[in-house]
Amino acid sequence: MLKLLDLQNDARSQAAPSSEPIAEMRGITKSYGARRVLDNVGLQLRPAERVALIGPSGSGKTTILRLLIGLDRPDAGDIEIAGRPLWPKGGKRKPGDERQAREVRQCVGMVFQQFNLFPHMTALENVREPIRHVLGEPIRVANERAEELLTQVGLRKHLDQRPAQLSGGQQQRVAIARAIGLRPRIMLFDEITSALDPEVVGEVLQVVRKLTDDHDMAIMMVTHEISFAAAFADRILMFDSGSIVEDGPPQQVLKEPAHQRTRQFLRAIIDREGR
Ligand SMILES: Nc1ncnc2c1ncn2[C@@H]1O[C@H](COP(=O)(O)OP(=O)(O)OP(=O)(O)O)[C@@H](O)[C@H]1O
Repeated sequence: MLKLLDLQNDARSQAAPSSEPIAEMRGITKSYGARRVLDNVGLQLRPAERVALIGPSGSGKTTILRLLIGLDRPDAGDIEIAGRPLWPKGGKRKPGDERQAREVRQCVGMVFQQFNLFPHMTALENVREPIRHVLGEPIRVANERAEELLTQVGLRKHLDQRPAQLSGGQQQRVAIARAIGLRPRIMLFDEITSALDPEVVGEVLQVVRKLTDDHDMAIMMVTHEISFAAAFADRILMFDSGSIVEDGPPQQVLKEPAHQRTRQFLRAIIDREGR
């Protein structure tokens, strides 16, 4: 359907289809008050797989990421990360449950639309301190790793600057370096370019591409950058009203969508972007 997309998906060693999922959701239902936001959603993410979540505003994409990192709890259904339940199953809470949940969540990192950096810390400290305090690395090791990551995202000259001294694109690059510094097995990106000026969107997406190529991890990304999703993702999930209505490789979902709502959604993007 799309002429807007030149579906150039780089050759990359992709997840073996037979590998065990690194994350799995089954029968997930979630409501906020009377509003049902997700309705019996199931999905799997395989190691090193890159999945883009697209769909209209309010269709439940961010809620999926929040559930996967344990910021929200589903009303019904199961979530497993690396083969372990994110939430202990039913019944009374047992000693050790919290520790298990913490350990499971440590497999997952997330970058948000708003960069959420600590304003009183420098770029280096923002990346270094979680490595020290979450991973328990000595300061020398944490410092080295933080410097290396900030160099990889092009901020070698900005190590000692605080967030207020950095542009939005630079702050987001610090946030990406910080999340990757914790060596998650799964990275979640939630509309990480939406708060940025259009001219720096490309540079931030390039950083995502480079860092995720260098650090082996599975990725789930909510994005409105459809061309980027087409080039970056192995698989695209289209959400509509709390359900997944398409699930397939970019070629299939973007060029031959099965669902009328997907065609409308993509058409609206083409019209908006004037392509
Ligand atoms: N904490 C909350 N309390 C109440 N309603 C919420 C909460 N979080 C999300 N919602 C509602 O749930 C619905 C789905 O939200 P969600 O953020 O998952 O959608 P989305 O597909 O990511 O949308 P967008 O593309 O606009 O970010 C929306 O109607 C939203 O208003």
